[in-house]
Amino acid sequence: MDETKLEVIDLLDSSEDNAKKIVHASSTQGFLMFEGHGFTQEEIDLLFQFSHDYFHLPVEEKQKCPIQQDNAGYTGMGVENLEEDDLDRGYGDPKEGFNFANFNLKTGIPDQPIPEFWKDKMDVVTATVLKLREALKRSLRLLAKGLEIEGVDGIDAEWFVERHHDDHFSGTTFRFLRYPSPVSANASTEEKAKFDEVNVAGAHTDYGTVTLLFQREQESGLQLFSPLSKKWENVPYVDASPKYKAKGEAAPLIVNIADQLCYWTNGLLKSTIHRVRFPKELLDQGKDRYSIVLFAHPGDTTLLEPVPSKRIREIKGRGASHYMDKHGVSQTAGDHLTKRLGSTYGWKY
Ligand SMILES: O=C(O)CCC(=O)C(=O)O
Ligand SMILES: [Fe+2]
Repeated sequence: MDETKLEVIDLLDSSEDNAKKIVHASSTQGFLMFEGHGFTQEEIDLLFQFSHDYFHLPVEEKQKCPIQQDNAGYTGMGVENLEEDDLDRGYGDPKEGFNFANFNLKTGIPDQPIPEFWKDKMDVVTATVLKLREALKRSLRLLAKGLEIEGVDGIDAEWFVERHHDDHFSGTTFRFLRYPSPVSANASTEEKAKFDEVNVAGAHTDYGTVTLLFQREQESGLQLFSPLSKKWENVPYVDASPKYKAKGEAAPLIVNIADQLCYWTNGLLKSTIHRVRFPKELLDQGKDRYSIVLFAHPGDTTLLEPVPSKRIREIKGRGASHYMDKHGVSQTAGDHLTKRLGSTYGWKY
């Protein structure tokens, strides 16, 4: 298994060079990292502490706010199947999650039943969502610049941001995930080796525009199917650069481009397939893996029409252009999400 070097993009650098760099990384690996996100290690540690404590509640307590068709709530072990090549296999991934969704994006407050556990922690949740949205907006501006999206007078750096406006209702989801260790610390080496090749999150692409993820050191496991090497590669843990370390910032965020941005750009930006394999370090210690993820989505009514850019127009017969040619209309971000969630959870609409 190779370990890829992923490009680290500084979100506070709005130069043209950096805009080209983010487009290059997004159109080759589709996986990258962001620094300049502004999160300290203490803030991230607190989120993981909450996650640990929440998932260690009795299952009956967690089941009090089960996942609904609006994608908000608790998903128990084995409920969700992400393996796109085997959606009918009849069992889900060995993980559990809690989703915050239906956000008022101005305040960061989710409209959903809030479990007792989270009630006094919602300030932290909303502040995190707002801060991740700031990082998202900075990255969307860089992407618009790098793609040279055409506005009335020159490049329209706000093109994607306007379609992710705070006033819009969107499928944006903030998710806590726990992958329990499949073996205990004192299991035999042979027993542990059985889990070397097992996916704990099946191979899939994400449904939104951009996914921002916190993964802790020693808790790797996320793997991408590299569009460059055509091989599965580990997403490494990368320490903060000296510049950002000096500012007290934690390690870079892990980022992947998701379906709607791929679609919107006629496939130029890559919605790269990824999965989770339980990491050996954790298996040896019988410890659980945790991740915390923001799945960013455009407003539900946003039309996924081809992005107005020379570079995108030159790509014919793919993504949004292909859909337009076939159906005569563009689909909305909301319709796209509904279809994808339906197949993941077996929901019928
Ligand atoms: O847990 C992770 O690191 C990734 C999870 C993931 O890809 C997903 O839930 O879409
Ligand atoms: Fe994913």
